[in-house]
Amino acid sequence: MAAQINPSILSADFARLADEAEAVKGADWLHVDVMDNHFVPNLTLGVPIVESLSRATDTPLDCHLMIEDPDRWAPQYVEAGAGSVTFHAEAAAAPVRLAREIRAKGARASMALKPATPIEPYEDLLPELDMLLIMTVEPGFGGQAFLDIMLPKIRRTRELISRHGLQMWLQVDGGVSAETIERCAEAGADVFVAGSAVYGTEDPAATVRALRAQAERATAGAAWACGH
Ligand SMILES: O=C(CO)[C@H](O)[C@H](O)COP(=O)(O)O
Repeated sequence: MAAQINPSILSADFARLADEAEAVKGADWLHVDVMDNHFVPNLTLGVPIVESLSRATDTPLDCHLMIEDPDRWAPQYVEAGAGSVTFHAEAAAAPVRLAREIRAKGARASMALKPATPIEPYEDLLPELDMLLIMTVEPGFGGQAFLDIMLPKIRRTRELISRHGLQMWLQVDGGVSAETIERCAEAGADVFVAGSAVYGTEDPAATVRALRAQAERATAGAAWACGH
């Protein structure tokens, strides 16, 4: 499978979301950061805006819920049109039940880990998921510096995915840019969220293409990527 680039609308102009979606045409998914000012110290948007955005763009929505009580809210994001819904391991009361509910409603189910949360306790849950998101910054804000110390966790997660023979995607989010994407790709990530590195450029769609090419060059020949 080719590398996927998901621009984060956290770095977009919220008053012009439909135009900002159009500005990254060709991106694999649009990454929508939902923050509730409880799970993270920031507040962004909710179900009604996701519903409107899903009608305004053909690019599928990858909703990252940085909220408390995702067990209650995540299914509503599927109904609002999200094609992929990510809940946090630290916030979900019943992650297996929640992942099954997201899938049953027709979306891809994904779980995120904050930087201090290890992957190992969740190994047995991996078959329930379509994607695992490893945060490479503390969640809450765009434009932060990439945490290099997350690279071993990305590597260990890729090894677990391979060992279990799973087809699931491995996403990284936070500080992903032309300077850091190759390290993430070499470690085993195949889905890359980029906010400021995409929307902070003159031609966001061209930046998406350049980042994708860079990630694909970095993983060409990697054993896990072959036949992926
Ligand atoms: O989840 C997030 C923050 O919690 C954002 O998606 C992420 O930070 C993207 O922004 P940038 O690429 O500028 O770091």
